[in-house]
Amino acid sequence: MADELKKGLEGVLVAESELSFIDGDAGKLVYRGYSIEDLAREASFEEVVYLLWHGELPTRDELEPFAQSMAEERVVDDAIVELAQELAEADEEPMAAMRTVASHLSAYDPDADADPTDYEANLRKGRRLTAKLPTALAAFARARDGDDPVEPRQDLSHAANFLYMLNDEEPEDVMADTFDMALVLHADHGLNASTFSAMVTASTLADMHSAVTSAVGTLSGSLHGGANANVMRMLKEVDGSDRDAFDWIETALDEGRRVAGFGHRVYNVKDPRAKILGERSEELGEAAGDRKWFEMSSTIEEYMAEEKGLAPNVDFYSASTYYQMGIPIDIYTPIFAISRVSGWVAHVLEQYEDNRLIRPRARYVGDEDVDYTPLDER
Ligand SMILES: CC(=O)SCCNC(=O)CCNC(=O)[C@H](O)C(C)(C)COP(=O)(O)OP(=O)(O)OC[C@H]1O[C@@H](n2cnc3c(N)ncnc32)[C@H](O)[C@@H]1OP(=O)(O)O
Ligand SMILES: O=C([O-])CC(=O)C(=O)O
Repeated sequence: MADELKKGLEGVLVAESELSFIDGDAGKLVYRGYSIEDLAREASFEEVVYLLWHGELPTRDELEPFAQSMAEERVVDDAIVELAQELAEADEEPMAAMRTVASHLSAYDPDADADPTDYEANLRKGRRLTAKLPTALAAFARARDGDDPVEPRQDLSHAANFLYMLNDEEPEDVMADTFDMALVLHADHGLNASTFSAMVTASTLADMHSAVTSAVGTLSGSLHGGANANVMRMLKEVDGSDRDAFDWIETALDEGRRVAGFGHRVYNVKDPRAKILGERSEELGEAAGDRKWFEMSSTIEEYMAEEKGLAPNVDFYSASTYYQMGIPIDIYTPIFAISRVSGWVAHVLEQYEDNRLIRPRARYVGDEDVDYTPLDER
């Protein structure tokens, strides 16, 4: 048993968590017992962050000061805005820029010198990271277009304020609601790779900023959060080709392509988040009088189910949702990060509360008993 190899740690239990539960056969996701459908429909991102960090949904008296304390932390030091602008000027990849910013935020965090396991200090650090990363992301995205940063506003929700900072325009309610829902849907998901990465880092008693920086790097890959931007690039490729979606996907699979937005390590059926986002993507298309992206996505979904037995994951329908909101494709994954940071923080808090160094091992398959040859004789 001890020598059984579990490549990719599939199915391996490594921790106990009260944060989220996934039933991969039933297509069910809950945060602290609440179904994702109820939370997506009813709760704001701020309520969900409170739920993840404090264990219960807030009362109105608890939510108001919590949301206000997050809003107050939206402002970033000038040096962070300058860093975002510098990275934009250097044509840095958006997720690489986010990783650098996440790390650099510790230089301006008043709790940076606290003991890494200090619970209250970690809640404050988590709140600052969650509040400030969107500000830096918006400044970065705007700087690439030569636009000045937009100061955050405290009178807007977390979701509405991000869209306001991105576009220098207050979003319509439907856009703010859609974005809020997307943030809720992406907030946590068990021990996904980026969360696990944050936990591994925290398990060495490294600090919150180190854990979140590790997580941002891990989320960036195309097998994880990076897939959402690739989905939209694929849909644009289909749209720009002379083939319809059916022909296109047939050829792509014949060529052995891995189709972004499909398959999942835990779900064997459609990801419940994809169901919710698919509906929203369709509604946005209908409202704009253009069902093209939704219809293309549905055709690909049907083909993948029939031919490969694979269902869409969260990244598949977030792509066309964000596209129809006018969001630049290459910040889809950073947007995932500005939501998931809340889950990373929650898991890091859990990790510190019951810490043990995470250190698996590899089966050694290298050479043995090799005679050492001095350098000059090799
Ligand atoms: C938020 C998230 O992170 S959700 C996931 C986002 N990632 C993506 O959408 C990228 C595309 N999907 C994938 O690459 C995979 O499904 C993963 C990485 C998500 C899951 O990977 P794993 O659990 O390790 O499954 P694995 O990669 O072993 O795939 C199993 C089989 O399904 C096939 N498969 C899995 N996903 C896909 C896909 N998207 N397109 C084509 N074939 C696929 C594999 O080729 C493999 O087939 P084989 O056994 O004949 O070789
Ligand atoms: O759980 C996973 O492996 C990937 C995922 O869907 C997420 O992180 O939201």
